[in-house]
Amino acid sequence: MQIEELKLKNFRNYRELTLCPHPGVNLFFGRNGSGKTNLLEAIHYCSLGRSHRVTNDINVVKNNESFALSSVSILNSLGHRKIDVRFHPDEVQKKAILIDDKKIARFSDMMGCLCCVIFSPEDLGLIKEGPSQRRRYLDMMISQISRPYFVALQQYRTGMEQRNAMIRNYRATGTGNMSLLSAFEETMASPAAVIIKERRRIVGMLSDIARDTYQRISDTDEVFRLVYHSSVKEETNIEEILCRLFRENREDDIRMGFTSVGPHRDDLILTLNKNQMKQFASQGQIRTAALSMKLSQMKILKDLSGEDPVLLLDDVMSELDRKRRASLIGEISSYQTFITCADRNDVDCDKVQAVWQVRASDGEASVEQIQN
Ligand SMILES: Nc1ncnc2c1ncn2[C@@H]1O[C@H](COP(=O)(O)OP(=O)(O)OP(=O)(O)O)[C@@H](O)[C@H]1O
Repeated sequence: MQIEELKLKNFRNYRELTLCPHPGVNLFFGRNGSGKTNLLEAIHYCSLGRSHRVTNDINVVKNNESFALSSVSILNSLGHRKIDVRFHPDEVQKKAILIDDKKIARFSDMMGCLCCVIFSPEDLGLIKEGPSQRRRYLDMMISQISRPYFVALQQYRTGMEQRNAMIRNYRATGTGNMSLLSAFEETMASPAAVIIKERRRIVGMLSDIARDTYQRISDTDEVFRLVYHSSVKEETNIEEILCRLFRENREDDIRMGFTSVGPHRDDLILTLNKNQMKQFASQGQIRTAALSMKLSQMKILKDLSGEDPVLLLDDVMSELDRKRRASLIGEISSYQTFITCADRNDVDCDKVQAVWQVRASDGEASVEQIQN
């Protein structure tokens, strides 16, 4: 899969941009705040219909403008496709996603059209922060290859919101309809089982690939492992077990005001040489582990979808030593890649097929291809 053209209108500090990237490695360099990350964000917007760094889309609309548009033309094994994502803050239906100029009805219809993986400085949080970042990582990865998973996530969230509303109401009033609560729990259990089974399967694959990738990038024999830690330990009858857990935890949940068991509380345990990374790992080890997770995600997406995902690397090179940088470039050379950095000398330009300079003047960004 490759992006043949990226077009932006009023997206962040881009008034208008048309860019035809190289199918290999593209390097974008420019001063801090010039608009490099905004480009990667725009690509991500066309992949998952949302920004990788903000939850409120209003931020992507250029200041004092009424809408933002990010559009990509892609080539995959099925041929050419165009994906447009428009955001109009003042319209009733604020976001419109069009595939080949036809508006899609559901977000799930865009999943997998443009598969991309982004690695940005915030991704160190995959190792350092709490479980929600790791669950998000799994959810974004699996949603790109499995529509049933994406749908199960939405159904589970809706069911949980209804259950949470009911238990809060119970807490406030001291009374509630138990058979209705039980019905909500049953509707949550089925998508929850889909989520748990699929996460287990993917993490099993991920752990082996990430261990090897870590060793290649770091040139060490340190053993990096990922294990899915779920509130359901059993391999079978997950649905029934979850219904039982929801029931058994009702009293506690009513007291706390939220649902305390289920896949929304699960985690990925990350270890290096059997030590929990969060407590023991150095900065360099954390960076290498997070990168290995993202590169393994690329491989899994490729193996399961049959398409090469597009790789977006935001500002990673300057933090890696020379050897790790070279290994990283070796790992990514088969993918269409967008790398951003402040100093073009951070990347060995022999390995880069197109070099682009990003400049901003009077708050407006522009991109120019320069001689490699
Ligand atoms: N909605 C918006 N409208 C106009 N300009 C915006 C908007 N959102 C962000 N910007 C501008 O975009 C610039 C930041 O762009 P970006 O995050 O892509 O920088 P960068 O080149 O990646 O920088 P760094 O090297 O520091 O990471 C800032 O100058 C900011 O003011």
